[in-house]
Amino acid sequence: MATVGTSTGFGVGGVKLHSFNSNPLSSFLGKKLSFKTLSESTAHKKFSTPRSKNLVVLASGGEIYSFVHDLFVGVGVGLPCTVMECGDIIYRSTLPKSNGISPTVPGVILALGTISYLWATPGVAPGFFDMFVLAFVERIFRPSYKKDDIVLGKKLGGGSFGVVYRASLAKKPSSKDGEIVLKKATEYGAVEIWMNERVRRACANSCADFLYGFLESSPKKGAEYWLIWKFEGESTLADLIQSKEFPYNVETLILEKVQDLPKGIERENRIIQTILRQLLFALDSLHSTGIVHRDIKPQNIIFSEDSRTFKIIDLGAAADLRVGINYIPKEFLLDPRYAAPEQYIMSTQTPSAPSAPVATALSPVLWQLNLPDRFDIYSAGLIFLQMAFPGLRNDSSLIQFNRQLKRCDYDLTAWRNTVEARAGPELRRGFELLDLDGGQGWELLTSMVRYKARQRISAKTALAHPYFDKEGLLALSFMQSLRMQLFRATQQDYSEAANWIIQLMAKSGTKKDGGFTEAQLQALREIKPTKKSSAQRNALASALKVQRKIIRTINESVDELNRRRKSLWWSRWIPREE
Ligand SMILES: Nc1ncnc2c1ncn2[C@@H]1O[C@H](COP(=O)(O)OP(=O)(O)OP(=O)(O)O)[C@@H](O)[C@H]1O
Repeated sequence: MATVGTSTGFGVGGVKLHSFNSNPLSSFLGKKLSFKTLSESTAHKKFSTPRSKNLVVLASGGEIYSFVHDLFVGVGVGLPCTVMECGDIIYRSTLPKSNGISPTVPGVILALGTISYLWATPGVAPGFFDMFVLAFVERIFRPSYKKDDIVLGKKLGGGSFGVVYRASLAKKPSSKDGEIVLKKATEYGAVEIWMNERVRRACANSCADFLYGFLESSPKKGAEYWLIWKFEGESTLADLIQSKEFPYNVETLILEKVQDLPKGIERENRIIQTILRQLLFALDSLHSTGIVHRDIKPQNIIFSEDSRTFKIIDLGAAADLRVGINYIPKEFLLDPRYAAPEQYIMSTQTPSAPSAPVATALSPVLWQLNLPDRFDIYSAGLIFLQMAFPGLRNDSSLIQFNRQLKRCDYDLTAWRNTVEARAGPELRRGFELLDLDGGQGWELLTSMVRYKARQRISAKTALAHPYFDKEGLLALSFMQSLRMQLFRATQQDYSEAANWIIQLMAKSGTKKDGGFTEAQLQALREIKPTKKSSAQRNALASALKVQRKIIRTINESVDELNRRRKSLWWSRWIPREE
């Protein structure tokens, strides 16, 4: 019996599909045709006929299919029968087993790669689930509020983008649950509602408890976004840090009682550790869901009296990198006291996301290219610094510090070298606190406050830093020292490491021993790339200038288009008061 079947196999996402047929169309159009033919006594004859004869009975669509199939087989796209599990269609026992799906090694690797990509920060897959499932389910079940449900209280703050009030719910005026904070915001309120809803679903404990947001229109004031949060507490970190009692005032808040321990830098260090850990924990949760806050400062960190932890507030300047909301760099307002030197969370060469689905699909790549979360880490580093040095807690001294740091090229060690020699007792005490336990605090601080975003530590890695391991023990365990070495090796700037090796070689090397002499090393350091001739350089510079201009024009046009499209975006999601 002649074997007349051909077999084709295509690997699709880790799955190899087999089709077995004498005529490709029969399997393509459906099993009906094949099995009907099989049951006929003429089946064998029919299947034994040459392919050209079979084509006679096919519809014209089949002819085209056959032609395309033959063409592909002819040019070698189809896999040869020899590598496939071919069998005889009459003697079914020789047919491949009906396990049409069999995993292949490259397929499994591809599938794992795809899954990793979809789950990588900021999370494409969780993003889709959040947007299309959780958001809708939440909308059905969560309580909603309207203007008449709210009784306004005293004003808590406000700027050009909105006013914040302490308020209560008309239905529960005297209960703790009824205490709320209301923000009446301008057009930026839409972004803030979006961010707060995202945060509430993804990491509720990191930020103030958001209750509801809606668009309220009145003939007098026009459209205003109303945002409601639970009232978390009276004090922000800015209030607490300004007190002479800091950090002991925070210890009392967290532990709910005054500790009967001698005051000193070790106890203070432990309290500062706790505050920093809570802040980094909140930041890590925000960053893991693809949100960068961009306005981290003590004024935006509130102490929640219920949970006795610090939480983040004011997401008005935040960017959601998962769907590309609000990351147009030129549009946001940063606080120069706490902003990282790069000012923008994304490279200005990155155009704003074309549309939510495309931005979502590209988000892991853009995140890795720009590491936008490190913007918040720099701000958190400055807060750490302020907690350690009382002299840097007011605005003017912080501004002065920023200027000094800029002069030192944002190198904290260089700054330390310039100020330590003539430091007063307060500054010395700060260094002493950070130098405890082998200088872990100082090391963590220097890995948070760095010029290049890429060299800054992430919130997750910072939480694993040995600084947070020590709970009352002075000596480092063997494992902690090991982790610290590993941490140092992975976090360092490798240009610094290269310099260090050169230094080391200079110290140990002599011509006699085969090492480098100081003079040779000096020559090595001074080797500069050869300069191109000036005509060549000018041409290259002009070409680069033109290229930059083209990119800028394209980006600006895309930004402009997106801005318009995005304004429609928001309105679909924000509830309006009837
Ligand atoms: N959930 C909350 N619980 C208690 N107090 C809050 C809460 N949210 C905000 N506040 C208080 O309201 C103040 C202003 O809030 P927020 O920073 O969100 O508004 P803002 O208009 O952006 O202010 P600013 O322009 O000063 O940053 C905060 O400093 C804080 O004291």
